[in-house]
Amino acid sequence: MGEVDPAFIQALEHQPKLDITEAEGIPVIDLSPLNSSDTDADFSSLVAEIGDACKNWGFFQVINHGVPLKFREKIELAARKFFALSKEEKKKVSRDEVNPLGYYDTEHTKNVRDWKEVFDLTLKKPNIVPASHQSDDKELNQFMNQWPENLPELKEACEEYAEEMVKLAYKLLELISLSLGLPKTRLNDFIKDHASFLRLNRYPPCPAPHLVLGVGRHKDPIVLTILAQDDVGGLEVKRKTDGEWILVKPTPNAYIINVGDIIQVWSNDKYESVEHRVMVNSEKERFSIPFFLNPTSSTWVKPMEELINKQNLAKYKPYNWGEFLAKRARSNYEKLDIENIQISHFRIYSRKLLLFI
Ligand SMILES: O=C(O)CCC(=O)C(=O)O
Ligand SMILES: [Fe+2]
Repeated sequence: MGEVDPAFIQALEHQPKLDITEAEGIPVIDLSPLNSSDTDADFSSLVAEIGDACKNWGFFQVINHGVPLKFREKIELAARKFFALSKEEKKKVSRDEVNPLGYYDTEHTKNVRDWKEVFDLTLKKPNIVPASHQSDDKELNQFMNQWPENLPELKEACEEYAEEMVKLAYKLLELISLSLGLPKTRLNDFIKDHASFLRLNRYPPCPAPHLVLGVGRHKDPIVLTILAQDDVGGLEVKRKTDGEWILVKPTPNAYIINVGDIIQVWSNDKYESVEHRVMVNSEKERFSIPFFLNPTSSTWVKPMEELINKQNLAKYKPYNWGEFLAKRARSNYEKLDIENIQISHFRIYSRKLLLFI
């Protein structure tokens, strides 16, 4: 074993098993019915498939999704070129305490350092968010994209790719809305002025892959994630049925979709956001590109009224997305002694339940 800084070492119970067997994988859903020019096409079986995948797994892959391969190839190449720049060049576009966008190689998940380097950008310009999570604090911050001077193709590749991600995100959100028994465009209003993020990840080879994680176990706090992974593999999902970590086998040109915490809240826990993490390995670097669909910053996130009734009371108090994000951005920046903000902080525990605690 080579030397690894103790900041990266996971507690024993979270260390990955490198020899995991590939059991039943996450569902693979064919989106080709959406490409049909027949306006009367019946999507009901596709909607049912999406609903089952969201309910039983919280994760699925999509194929025939309509995103032209050339955009993915272009951004993958640009990402490789970016991470191959010298540390000095990359540090010129580093994120800092105020602006969470740009290059970063010291992210902590659950207060353990991740074995990765990232480049983050926002799709919204300008992206104005509350400076703090306190509702009475009216100060605003602007998240600013930073681009490396010597790699002009990175900006173009990211912007073109992001546009494709937004188109796919709308299709997925509409299918999810229908699967919840809501009108097709019911959720679209919340993302009208969405402040989504795109991230480039590089996981370098690691001398001690059995002790560290590329990203520690976590759930994504956003609406949904559309992830492109390369052919190396390493993403693991916690299977709902038995809590086992399942490897998401790379499928060429597929996208991995996961339900984020906001869909969990909107659906009042019908669809749960599922824990996932990333293993690294000693030989190969791995690249991935998640697109995080965020709602509009001013959105109050709460269970959908149509899904709430006396038998199914709201399980969450409303929370403001912009304030949530402001708090998250700060707590992701440094190692803290407490866990960063989570939807569980807004959970309503019924009185009945409290009586028995
Ligand atoms: O790299 C991956 O496969 C997943 C990354 C991830 O979960 C994240 O960035 O939130
Ligand atoms: Fe994630």
